[in-house]
Amino acid sequence: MRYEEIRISDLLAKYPFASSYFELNKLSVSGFEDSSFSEFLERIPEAELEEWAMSPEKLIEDLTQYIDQMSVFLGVKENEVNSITILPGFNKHGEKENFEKLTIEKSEIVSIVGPTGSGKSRLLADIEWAANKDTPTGRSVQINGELLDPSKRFSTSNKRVAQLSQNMNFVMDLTVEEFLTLHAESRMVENVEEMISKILNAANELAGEKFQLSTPVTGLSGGQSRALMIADTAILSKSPIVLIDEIENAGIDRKKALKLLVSEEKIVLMATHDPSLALMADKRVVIKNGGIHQIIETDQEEKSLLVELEKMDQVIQQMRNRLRNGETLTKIYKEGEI
Ligand SMILES: Nc1ncnc2c1ncn2[C@@H]1O[C@H](COP(=O)(O)OP(=O)(O)OP(=O)(O)O)[C@@H](O)[C@H]1O
Repeated sequence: MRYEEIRISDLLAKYPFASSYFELNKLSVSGFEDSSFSEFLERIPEAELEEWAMSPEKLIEDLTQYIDQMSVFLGVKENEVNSITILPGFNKHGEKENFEKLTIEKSEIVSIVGPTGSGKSRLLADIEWAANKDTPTGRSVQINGELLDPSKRFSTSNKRVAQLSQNMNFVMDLTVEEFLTLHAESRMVENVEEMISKILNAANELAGEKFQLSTPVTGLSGGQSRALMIADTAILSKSPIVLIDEIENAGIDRKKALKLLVSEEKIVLMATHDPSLALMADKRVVIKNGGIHQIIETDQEEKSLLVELEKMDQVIQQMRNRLRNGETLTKIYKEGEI
């Protein structure tokens, strides 16, 4: 339903802040509560519209934008994304991609694998921009089964996607508490303190070394800052889609990180070279020469390998710790201690 077709009284009941739009534009709608905004505009004499240099079409467009942006800003209307659908484009040789349609639902994890330079990051970028045959791949990406109109694609208020990447450096001179408070306040969170401690706890669950609210964000290690950003994205950010470009070397508990993101009903896509992460996903997309070459569902048999992989990861982790402590590895490994 378009806003201009709803009865003004219903519109104000649902979006009370719309009254400030009417006031700002000196549109006196009182007495017209039973009419729609379109009907109200029809009754304004042409001469009056001309005098104020207003056009009904522009007023309707502005009202729509105002309500949409305010709704997202206030969190009234979540950027509800229940699914994304990728439609094929072309690989680097100009050949059509080898799939018909890939739909990813809420709470699903999809991994993206393929050789270096094959186009994993490109796929993430196509999703970020909701490509519409206008990127090097020619793919289209639908949100909830539909292509987005350009105003929604490029709107900065509409944070559909959160990006987590390998290089996340803070340049701000703030403590963890100040950083989280700023973010929570900008999200109009009611109980800021409770939210902050929830994020800190979750981040400390993910990070190897614990940190405090009083730690300056510039003083966090690479792993700690990624843990903080992941917890913040999962708990506070309203972005329904999370794109991760390789978190393997991030020094955080990646399994817990993924669980946290998925428990908050996000759609998670991650480019990875790591077998454990690839198997944690429900599906994996194999990229070759810039195109989607194959889509594989992770079956139970493959998932059961995770246990083995975890044991191997532990061996490597123990070796890493011993190295850090200045020990040599040969003897211990040969004697089967690890
Ligand atoms: N279908 C395509 N058509 C044309 N160019 C493409 C296509 N897919 C990817 N590319 C281009 O190929 C280059 C390498 O792609 P990308 O950076 O996505 O690789 P990657 O798999 O993420 O690599 P790495 O594992 O090293 O991070 C980029 O410049 C990208 O824009």
